[in-house]
Amino acid sequence: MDKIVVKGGKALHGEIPIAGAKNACLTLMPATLLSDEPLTLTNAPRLSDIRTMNDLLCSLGAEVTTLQDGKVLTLSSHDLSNLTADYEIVRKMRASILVLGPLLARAGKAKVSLPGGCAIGARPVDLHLKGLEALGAQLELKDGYVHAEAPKGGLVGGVVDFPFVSVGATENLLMAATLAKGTTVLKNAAREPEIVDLAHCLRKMGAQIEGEGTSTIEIQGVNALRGATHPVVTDRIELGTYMLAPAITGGDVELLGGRMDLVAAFAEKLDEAGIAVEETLRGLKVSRKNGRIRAIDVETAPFPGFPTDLQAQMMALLCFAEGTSTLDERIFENRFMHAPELIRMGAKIDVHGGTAKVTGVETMRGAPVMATDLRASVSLILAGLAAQGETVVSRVYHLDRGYERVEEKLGACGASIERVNE
Ligand SMILES: CC(=O)N[C@H]1[C@@H](OP(=O)(O)OP(=O)(O)OC[C@H]2O[C@@H](n3ccc(=O)[nH]c3=O)[C@H](O)[C@@H]2O)O[C@H](CO)[C@@H](O)[C@@H]1O
Ligand SMILES: C=C(OP(=O)(O)O)C(=O)O
Repeated sequence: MDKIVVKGGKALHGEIPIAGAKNACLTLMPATLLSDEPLTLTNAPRLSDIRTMNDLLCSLGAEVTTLQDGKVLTLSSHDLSNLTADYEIVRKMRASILVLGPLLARAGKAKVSLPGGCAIGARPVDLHLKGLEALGAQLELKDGYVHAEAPKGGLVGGVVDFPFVSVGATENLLMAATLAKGTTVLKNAAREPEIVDLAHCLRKMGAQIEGEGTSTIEIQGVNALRGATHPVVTDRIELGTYMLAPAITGGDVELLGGRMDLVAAFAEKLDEAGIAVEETLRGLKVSRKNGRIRAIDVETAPFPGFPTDLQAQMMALLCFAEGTSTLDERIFENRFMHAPELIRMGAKIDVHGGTAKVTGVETMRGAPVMATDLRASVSLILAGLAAQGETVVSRVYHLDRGYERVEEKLGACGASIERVNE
């Protein structure tokens, strides 16, 4: 199994190109199921999650062609030969549930395995299901699968008022509503850039959508969607992660393709912590202001708030801050598994429920540590870059779900980092 070995203590200088967003690509890919014409996605990230979605779509009868080493995907769902998303694929990735809305909208029927919980929380899909019921779907949970059927004549528009913000449920409903008869209104919808990107792509395919990026989205159903070509939006989580690299090691790094509007709340917190973020012609440039990192308080929230997907990485930075920081995790109930691993490296962290208190230390020491989920893994790499000595991160298959060529990108800026196979 692969491990990542980091030798810490080097300030990073250079540039890092930011890839297309995993979480946008994972919702754009199932949008192919809505049309019998091809959908081409450019700027796709090269990640194991994308390959899993590829396998899932192919299992339903779609054809996926990859060009430019996986950066361009052409997806064609002319014939849907199978309407069952099998447990063996769905269990690998929760985003698999995103095929449910499109299958139901286009084929009128679907059977999708329930994704189940995962390391960061229970993550039920009740909002997805209730929303689809509001569009007329009949649902039954049997043998671990959602058996779904649209009414005769297809889904019908309706009002879906989400009790709290869900990115995935908003995406599933947005896709389903494009082919439903009449108007659908999604209230308390998620406002994440990935939702906006999905709406832009669906509009190119002929969908009628208004309000994406706000908490009310209105969709006027159409009879059919056509093919389109769409570039995947920049990955704001990969961006934020690499913004933390020079912040934690010192030095300065330019993040190519980075956009301030994608990471505004995060950049604001970096500023408070003593990290400078500057907009350049090619992206964002990050460097440490004078002196030590300052302690700050962070609370995760749906966009435009501070992203939960950057909480673990921010914790790695705050391990080195002067004073005590508080991190409140408000989205997932169990997203501090990186804390015990950081403690192995010398961090001072107390976790109580959804709150972590991090008291900064001047130095940490490398150690063997274990990745428990995607963002936890990269937080350990960040800590390793600033720690003295060697950090060996195992179970890096979590990392490969969301970061392409991490060793190459950080290595190009002077980090001592390599992947070893033992
Ligand atoms: C592939 C993808 O895009 N993943 C992202 C997406 O996940 P995902 O779409 O799964 O996250 P949600 O926004 O749906 O989850 C938010 C909260 O709502 C709960 N919930 C959600 C749906 C539901 O039917 N019932 C329910 O209780 C979840 O357990 C969680 O506590 O948004 C999360 C929140 O920004 C990110 O961390 C993930 O990286
Ligand atoms: C939690 C994440 O992904 P997923 O929703 O696919 O598990 C993430 O990207 O940090």
